[in-house]
Amino acid sequence: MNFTRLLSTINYKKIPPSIFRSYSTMSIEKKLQSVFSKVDELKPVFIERLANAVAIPSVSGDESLRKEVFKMSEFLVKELESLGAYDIQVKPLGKQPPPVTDENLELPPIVLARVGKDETKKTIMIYGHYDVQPALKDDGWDTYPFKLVEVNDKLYGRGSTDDKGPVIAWLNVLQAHKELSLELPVNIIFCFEGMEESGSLGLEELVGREADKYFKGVDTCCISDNYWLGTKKPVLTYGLRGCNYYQIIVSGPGADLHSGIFGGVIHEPMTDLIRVMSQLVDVKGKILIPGIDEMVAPVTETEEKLYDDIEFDVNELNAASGSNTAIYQSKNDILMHRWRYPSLSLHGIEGAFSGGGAKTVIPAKVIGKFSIRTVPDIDSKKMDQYVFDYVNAKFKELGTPNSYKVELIHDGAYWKSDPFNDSFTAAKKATKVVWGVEPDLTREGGSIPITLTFEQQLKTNVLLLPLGKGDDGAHSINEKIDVKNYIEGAKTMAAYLHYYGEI
Ligand SMILES: NCC(=O)N[C@@H](Cc1c[nH]cn1)C(=O)O
Ligand SMILES: [Zn+2]
Ligand SMILES: [Zn+2]
Repeated sequence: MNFTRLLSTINYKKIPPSIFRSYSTMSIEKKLQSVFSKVDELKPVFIERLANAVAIPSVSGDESLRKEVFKMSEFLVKELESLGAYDIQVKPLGKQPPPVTDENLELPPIVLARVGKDETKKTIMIYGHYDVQPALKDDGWDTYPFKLVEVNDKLYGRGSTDDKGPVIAWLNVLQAHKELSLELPVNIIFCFEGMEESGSLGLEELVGREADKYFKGVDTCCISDNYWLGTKKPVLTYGLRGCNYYQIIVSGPGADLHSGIFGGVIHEPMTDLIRVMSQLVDVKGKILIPGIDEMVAPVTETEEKLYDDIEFDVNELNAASGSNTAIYQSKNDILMHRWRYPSLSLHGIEGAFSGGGAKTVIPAKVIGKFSIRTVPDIDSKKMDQYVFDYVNAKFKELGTPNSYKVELIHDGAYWKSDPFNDSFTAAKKATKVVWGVEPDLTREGGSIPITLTFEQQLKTNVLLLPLGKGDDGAHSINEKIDVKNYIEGAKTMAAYLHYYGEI
């Protein structure tokens, strides 16, 4: 049966109030038992819902796919409506600021929605993103990236773990409660964005505008948009690195040229670019731009001890990267370099020849992309200036007549909080009840640019509650989420809501 039709056949208003009364005397554990059974029963429906979401190639970084990102926002609105959310607002964010190719390109909207309106209950703001990283079958995927495929209890597809799986899992939690006629223990405000993978453009301003309006009364925020550290043990996360993304544009010749005619007789833009890009970071990951390392907060003794209790080793890193290419072998070194030191990665060169075969071209204009993951206490604006000064100095040293420009495409702040508050307590209980173990407390090497803004603007704390495993391959080829993580993850989310509601 078509999923949307299936939902529309359930008339929630017709449920007799006596059902709600019978639940009201039940213990949380009993209620959760019913929720967990319902989640298990609905597994095929939940997988179909994720398949429908993955089928929309909502790649925010590809301007030609912007309409698909909009389509994804419409998909979410329909799902939310059918699951009983109200006050659904689709907030436009205006045009995408430069650098952008189409200067009339509209930013995808923020989708806001509420579930529950009980002043005696706490309110949780749940954030997620509905855009995804680019993906092409030719990148090396085994299957078409925008078709969810189940193989060996794993669901493959772009966005399956980052972040459509978790976003859809929250919707699944709503459906399980609806079908049980079980009231949610908290009020929920959903905030779904479509530009997270491209720097969350426009969201910070919206959060500022809505802090005392739509978001008024939020007690805590929960984000499911990161991963377990390894593959065996669930984690809760209290820190993220920030991310400043830059580009270097180099151009010279009026058009792409024949290397047999012009090779050796003109300054080539790509030679200049590669020369400069190769001086940003060394092969051991050391950032070569002066001033950045000096801003990093020193390691304290208390922090050093935190790593001892965490389950992780170099084999997990090798397994997740599909290689034996680790720079560091010890757990502490690996975790520190992922969580608390900055890193600089080179991502690509727009305009460079990248097809098969042997095209003898000299590209006329190339754009090098790189980013720096930031950590406490790096001052983002100071770091930008260090980057610009360094890149400009390196170009000067080349003495090239080609034109060059270095600029920031987007930035997002790092975030670190205290994992000992009511929200973490509820999530620890939820993890224990679903997975049978206490979660490790981790930081994350990736970034979720809006996290610090939520904390500051809504004057509340944020919990990161990841569903997927460390080997899910987010941003990579063959991204997946294990069926178990998707389903037990929804249970963990539900249990978290119930435990938080009772604190
Ligand atoms: N799941 C979070 C995530 O993947 N975040 C992105 C955010 C980002 C920042 N700049 C571009 N994307 C990440 O790369 O960490
Ligand atoms: Zn994400
Ligand atoms: Zn991502």
